[in-house]
Amino acid sequence: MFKKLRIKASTKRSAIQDIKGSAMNWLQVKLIVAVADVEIIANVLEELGSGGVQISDDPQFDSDISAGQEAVIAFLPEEIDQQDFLSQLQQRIQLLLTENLFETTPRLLTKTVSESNWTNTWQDHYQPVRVTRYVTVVPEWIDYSTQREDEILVKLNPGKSFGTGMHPTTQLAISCLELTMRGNERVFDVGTGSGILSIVADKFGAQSIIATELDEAALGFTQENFELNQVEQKIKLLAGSLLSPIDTQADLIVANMLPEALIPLLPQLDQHLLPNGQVILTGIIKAQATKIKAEIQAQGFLIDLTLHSEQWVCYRLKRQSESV
Ligand SMILES: C[S@@+](CC[C@H](N)C(=O)[O-])C[C@H]1O[C@@H](n2cnc3c(N)ncnc32)[C@H](O)[C@@H]1O
Repeated sequence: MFKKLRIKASTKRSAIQDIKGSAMNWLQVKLIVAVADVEIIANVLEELGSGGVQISDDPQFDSDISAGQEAVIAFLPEEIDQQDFLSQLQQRIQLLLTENLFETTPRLLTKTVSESNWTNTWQDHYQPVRVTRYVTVVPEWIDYSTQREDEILVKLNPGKSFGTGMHPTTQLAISCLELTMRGNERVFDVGTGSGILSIVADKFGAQSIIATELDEAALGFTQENFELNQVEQKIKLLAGSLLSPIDTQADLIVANMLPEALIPLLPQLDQHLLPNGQVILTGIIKAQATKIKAEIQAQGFLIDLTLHSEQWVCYRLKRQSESV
C-alpha cells in the first residue's frame, strides 16, 4: 500500500512524453529504511533526479518491509544512465552514514518494472498545489484558472531538476519569500533546480534575479520553466557552484540545498549581500540544525526567523552587525 507519493520531476521531458504515451520499462530503485530515515532518503533520491517517489509502509502489502520500516521507491526510465544514478546514490548514502544521519543502514533493492502499474498514479497525484496563501503551483499540462483574484500561479514542467513545489523545503522557502519580500529586491537563488523560487521571487516583485545551478543537465528545464511563466527576461540563469558565478550583491539570497552545499555557501554570503541584506536557507533536516546554526553564527549572521515543516527547518538570516 502506498501511503503517499511525493511528486518529483521525472528525469527528462522525453520521459514525460513516454509516461503520457507509449509503454516502457523502468528500473525500480527501492530503499528499505527506518521510518525516521524516510524523509532524508526520499530527498536524496529526488536530488539525484529520480522520478515520482513512492513510500510504501505496510508490511501486509510489501513483503520487503517489516515493522518499523518503510520503503522509499523511485523509478528510473531506460534512457537515463541508471548505473551512474545508482553509484551516485550509493556514494550519498555512504556519506550520510559516515555523518551518522541514519537510524539504520538503508537496504537497496532494484528490479525492472513495466510502467503501467505506477504512471497513472504518478500523474494523478501531480496536481495543482496551493503552497501558501498566494502561491499555487500548477503542472504545465493541467488546465487551471485562478480561483481568487490575488492567486499567483507558478506553472512547472517536471524535468531533471528538483523543485515541483511539493517538497516541504521548497514550500518553506516559498513561505519565507512571501513573509520577507516587499518588492524591488535584487535576489540571488542558489541551486535553482526547476527555477521555482526564482519564479516566485519574480511574482513577489523582485527587481532582478540571478539563479545559479550546479547541475548543467537541469538548466534546459529551468529555462523552459522561466519561459512558461514568461519571466525569462527578468531572470539570469548561470551554471556553476553556489555564488561563485556572481560578482555582484543582492538584497536577498535564497538557497534550498542540503547542508553539504549550505555549509560552503555560508562564507560566500557576506561579500554577496548588500547592507541590510537577508538570506533564506532551507534544506536543513532537524538533526543537522544545531551544526548549521553554529556555522551561521561563526560567519557573522543571526537567525531572525525560523520555520518548520515535517523534519525540515528554514532559517532567515541577517548580519549580526545589522541586528538593531
Ligand atoms: C533541493 S534542490 C532545490 C531546488 C529548488 N530551489 C527548490 O527549492 O525546490 C537543490 C538544488 O541545488 C543544486 N545544487 C546542489 N549543490 C549546488 C551547488 N554547489 N551550487 C549550485 N547548485 C547546487 C541541485 O542540483 C538542486 O537543483
